[in-house]
Amino acid sequence: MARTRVSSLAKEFGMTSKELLGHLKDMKIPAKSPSSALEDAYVSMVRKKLAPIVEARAAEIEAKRRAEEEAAAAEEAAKAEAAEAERLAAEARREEERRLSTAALAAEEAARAAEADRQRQERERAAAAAKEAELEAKRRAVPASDSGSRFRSLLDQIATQEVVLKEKKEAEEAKKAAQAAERTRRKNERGERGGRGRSGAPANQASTEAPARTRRSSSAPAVPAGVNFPAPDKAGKGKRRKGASQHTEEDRYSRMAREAEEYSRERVLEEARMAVEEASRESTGRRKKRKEKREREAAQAREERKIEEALAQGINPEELDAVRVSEGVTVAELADALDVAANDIIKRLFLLGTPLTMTQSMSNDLVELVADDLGRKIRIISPEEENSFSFYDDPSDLKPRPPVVTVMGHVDHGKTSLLDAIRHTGVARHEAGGITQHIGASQVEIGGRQITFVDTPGHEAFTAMRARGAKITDVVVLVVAADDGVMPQTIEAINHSKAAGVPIVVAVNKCDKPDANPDRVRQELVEYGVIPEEWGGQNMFVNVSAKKGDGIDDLLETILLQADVLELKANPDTFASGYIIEGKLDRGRGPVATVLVNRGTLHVGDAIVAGMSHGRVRAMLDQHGDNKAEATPSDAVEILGLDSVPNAGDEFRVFEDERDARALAEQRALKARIEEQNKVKHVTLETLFDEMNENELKELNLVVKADVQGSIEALADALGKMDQSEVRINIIHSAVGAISETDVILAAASNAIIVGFGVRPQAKARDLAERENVQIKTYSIIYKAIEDIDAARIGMLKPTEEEVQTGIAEVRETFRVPKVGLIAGCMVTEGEIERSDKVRVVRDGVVVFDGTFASMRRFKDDVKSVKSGYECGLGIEKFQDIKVGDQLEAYKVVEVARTE
Ligand SMILES: Nc1nc2c(ncn2[C@@H]2O[C@H](COP(=O)(O)OP(=O)(O)OP(=O)(O)O)[C@@H](O)[C@H]2O)c(=O)[nH]1
Repeated sequence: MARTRVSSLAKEFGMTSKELLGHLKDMKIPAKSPSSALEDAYVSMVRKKLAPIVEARAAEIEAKRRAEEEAAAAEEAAKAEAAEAERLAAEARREEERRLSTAALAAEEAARAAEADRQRQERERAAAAAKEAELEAKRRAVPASDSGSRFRSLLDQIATQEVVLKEKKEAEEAKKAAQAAERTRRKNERGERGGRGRSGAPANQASTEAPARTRRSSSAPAVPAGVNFPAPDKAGKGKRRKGASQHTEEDRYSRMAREAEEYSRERVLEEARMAVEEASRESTGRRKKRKEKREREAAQAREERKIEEALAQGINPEELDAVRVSEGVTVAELADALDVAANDIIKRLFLLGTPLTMTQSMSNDLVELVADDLGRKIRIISPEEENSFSFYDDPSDLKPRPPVVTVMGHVDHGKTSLLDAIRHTGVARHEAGGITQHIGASQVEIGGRQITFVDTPGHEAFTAMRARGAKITDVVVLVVAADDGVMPQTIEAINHSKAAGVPIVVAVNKCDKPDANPDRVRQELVEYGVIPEEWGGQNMFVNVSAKKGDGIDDLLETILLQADVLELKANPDTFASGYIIEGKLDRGRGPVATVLVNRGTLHVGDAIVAGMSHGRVRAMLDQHGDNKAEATPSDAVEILGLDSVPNAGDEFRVFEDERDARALAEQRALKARIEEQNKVKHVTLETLFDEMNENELKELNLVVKADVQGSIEALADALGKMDQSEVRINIIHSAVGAISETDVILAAASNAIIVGFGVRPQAKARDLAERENVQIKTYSIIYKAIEDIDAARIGMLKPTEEEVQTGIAEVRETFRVPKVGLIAGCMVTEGEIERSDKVRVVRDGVVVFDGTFASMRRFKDDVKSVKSGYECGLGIEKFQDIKVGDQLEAYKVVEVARTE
């Protein structure tokens, strides 16, 4: 894990960097500024210590956030409500307008329709009248017997028409005549006013003629009144009637329109009112519902995120809620993690028959038992897991990668031969004549696609790597000899593959042998859950002969098929990471490691950390010894440039900055040393009894800092030669450089002394050492340091007990005191005897009793001591046989430091 900056930790805790720095200072953790980086050990210490503060802070922040969220939600709801009301009002307005205009239009339309209707009725009436007149004319002009003849009818029509026209002409002539007569009459009247005789005749003529014509005209059969020649009275009447009815009609429509308008307005307003009421009534409930929905969604999103992260880290999501504890956790630490009283755990342990103290470490089994007993879920984190990285790639960055394959099988079933045959295939195709060298892995190409084979010496190594968190295999090729069938290691290999969740492709080998029986192998494997596809199972089987090279292509293609099913992908465009497959120390080239890249691209020159080793990739070689400039996911390459040899299964990772790589390697090394040291301290169920019976082993822990590595080695060498039978000397940490605060913290935690050669403590380290009572010894010459350490070692040896005589008293007489017993009347002849001293009764040079004083008196008073030359009365505990003349020797037992 990378170091964590103070600023980012402060951010995580929801506090300012300054505040966190204050806490760090209190906890004596060295950090100068927000950009200071903290090692993981400190980070977890800080997390643990600040947990209550952080939790309180988180709760505060959460409450604030919730309040803000609620306020925002309320505001949003109010806004939404206002907007809703506004929308409803606007809608109501629009609706009203629409309805009003619709009503007006409807009224207009209705008026138009009524007018049209009226006109239509008029027309109909006129037409009916015309028709009636026509029929009447026909009745008059044509004999009844002639009716029905079409031709006659036509003639009749024409005749009628002629009659009508003739009468019309006559009427006009009559009218003209009447008008002329009128004009004449008026002229005559004007003349009569001047001469009498001429004025009466024309007036009479006109008055007699006009009614006659009028009568005749009124009795005329075919002229429909009011149509072509409407009678003035009729027309006037009609006009009046029409005007009145029109007036009535207009009133009705406008009333209708007004009513429609009023109705629509009221209805729209009513609807709007109801909508607003409904909205306001529901708004509270809606707000609540919206809030609940938001909370539900947020909780679900949180849960999904958690599961996603867990899966990305390869953790079973079900274990997410489990309390995480490190392997080798102490009773106190477990109690802390589970938030229960340590006594509770101690009690349970006692009942389980394994009494442990607070500071003692617990085995995984015990931790699980206790957690189970408490009804709690627990997840024990291995040191590898603690140290491992978790990466998360965006799915869009993932690109297909070749499969990585491990060959497993029973001894002598042909694993090596098969790998050779496979390698030969690849070499023969692409680098004829090329020499394959052993780098722990090999890559072959078939049909333009690659496969990486990892050579593991057996399934134990495979599982050992897996146990260390190394996920290096995508597909297992299980080699089973066709003549031998399923054997014990075949079954083990199946179990290991299944435990790792890796699919198995079976290579039934040695099919060239006369007694080969590939079908029997298939049948036998069914029993172990490895079922051929052709029999409805999941496993692909290929018959091969590694010796003859038969079926190898088929096997490779089958592996690719299996890989296709797995859809293997990785992100190549990032810093490389992966696992060490093999590490060795090469005489000429130094530490060499074969790495399998499982993410990103590894380049020559990259700053890399592999387990506790670090360095820059100086060179990169493939299995043919050819230089490579880069290695992409699923590539296995040999790298040079590490400062030490890493272990198989170690994780490797590229850093942008070499200093980070070094820091992580050093941190891992330190952690490993502390773990190693803790292993001595930690007790397990198995070693508990032995430890209790063994004599206490003393240890002298040292932190050694020097100006050169040589001094450290010289000291380690000299210490190694010392007698360590009674005091074991542990160098718990050594490094080149000044004595730092970190060194002091480590020494304080491990009860160690700091020894410096040619280096001085930094000012802060000195202050801290003073506060923590950590001794810092600095030297310029090694032998002086060795002398001091030797002296300290001797000082730590168990001290011897020595007797120191304090005084002698002679018994001059004896007397019995009721209820007290025998008392010796004595004279102190030497030294000073004390009440707390031990006493030996010596008679004639022989010790007759050894014990303690029961009483010491001078006269009647109890006293604490009596000096030489004084008399006193002395009683001896559980001894009543004191005789006159006995010598009482008083002495003390004191512990004296050994000088060897
Ligand atoms: N006839 C025949 N013999 C084979 C075949 N494959 C391997 N052998 C022989 O079987 C023996 C064992 O082969 P290895 O490849 O060493 O087997 P292994 O499984 O690697 O053996 P260990 O490494 O000891 O576990 C050798 O003598 C091979 O020559 C094959 O396909 N046909």
